[in-house]
Amino acid sequence: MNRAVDPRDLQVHADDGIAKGDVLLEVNNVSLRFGGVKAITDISFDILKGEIRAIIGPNGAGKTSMLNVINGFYTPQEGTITFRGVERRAMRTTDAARQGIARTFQNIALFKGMTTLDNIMTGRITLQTSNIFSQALWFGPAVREEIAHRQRVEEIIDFLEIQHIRKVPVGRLPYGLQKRVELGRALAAEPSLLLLDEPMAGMNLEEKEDMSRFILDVNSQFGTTIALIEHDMGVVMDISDRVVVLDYGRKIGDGTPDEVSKNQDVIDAYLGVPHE
Ligand SMILES: Nc1ncnc2c1ncn2[C@@H]1O[C@H](COP(=O)(O)OP(=O)(O)OP(=O)(O)O)[C@@H](O)[C@H]1O
Repeated sequence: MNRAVDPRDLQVHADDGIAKGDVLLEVNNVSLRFGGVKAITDISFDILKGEIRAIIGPNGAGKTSMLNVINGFYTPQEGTITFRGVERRAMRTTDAARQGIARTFQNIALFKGMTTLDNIMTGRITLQTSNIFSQALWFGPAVREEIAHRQRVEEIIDFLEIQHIRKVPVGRLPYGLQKRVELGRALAAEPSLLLLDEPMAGMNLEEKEDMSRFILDVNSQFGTTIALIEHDMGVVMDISDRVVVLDYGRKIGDGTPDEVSKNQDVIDAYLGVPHE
């Protein structure tokens, strides 16, 4: 594995003045409805700087909706999000990205006809400072910026061990590698908070082990705080520091993997015990 990359060089948002272990993001009494459907009801939890925080729960529990509130895609009817000490209710996803929140999706959302390299380059967009005119005219600063972006992307490619597919259109790659490219694109934005929506979905055991290792490496070497939705309980228990459990849009558990696995409400939810 190429470990010549200094992870500190890959982080612009990680050094955000918040100490490891302090609150990076707070979800405060958030409720979200779609017409008559209550996707999220009065949920509060926090994410600490430097931790891996899992969000789990049965199908339809509200996990993806929660990520969509955190990254500004949905505006909750009630409640707020506080990120790096700044409270907000409504925010555009592009602003969330600029502030250091990046995400991957449940269904891979890559440009299938573009190469691995170009897909990961698109993750740099929010960090670009030169405008379209100077880029088109190939002005010096724009050229230098382009070279710097390319260098960062190559470092991420080395880190994720995907040099051999850098020029391959992602549509031709096996599923597990596409997921890794999507992780690379999110990392290219150099986030302080990385949201992963089912990063292991559809993977075989070996691919899951690889992805788990990369998530742990991103967390420990880049200092990136991670919130992930995952259905594979083995993975959740292995890699997360704390777990928040949702069921029917409500929070039913919150704690270390050990604590939530002993929580009777959580056990009932997973066994499908009917609600009163
Ligand atoms: N855009 C939407 N319009 C209407 N209802 C929605 C929308 N998005 C989610 N819902 C509903 O909100 C509830 C929570 O959905 P959500 O996708 O957040 O759950 P989830 O825990 O991520 O589920 P899964 O594990 O199956 O992905 C479900 O009842 C779902 O049908």
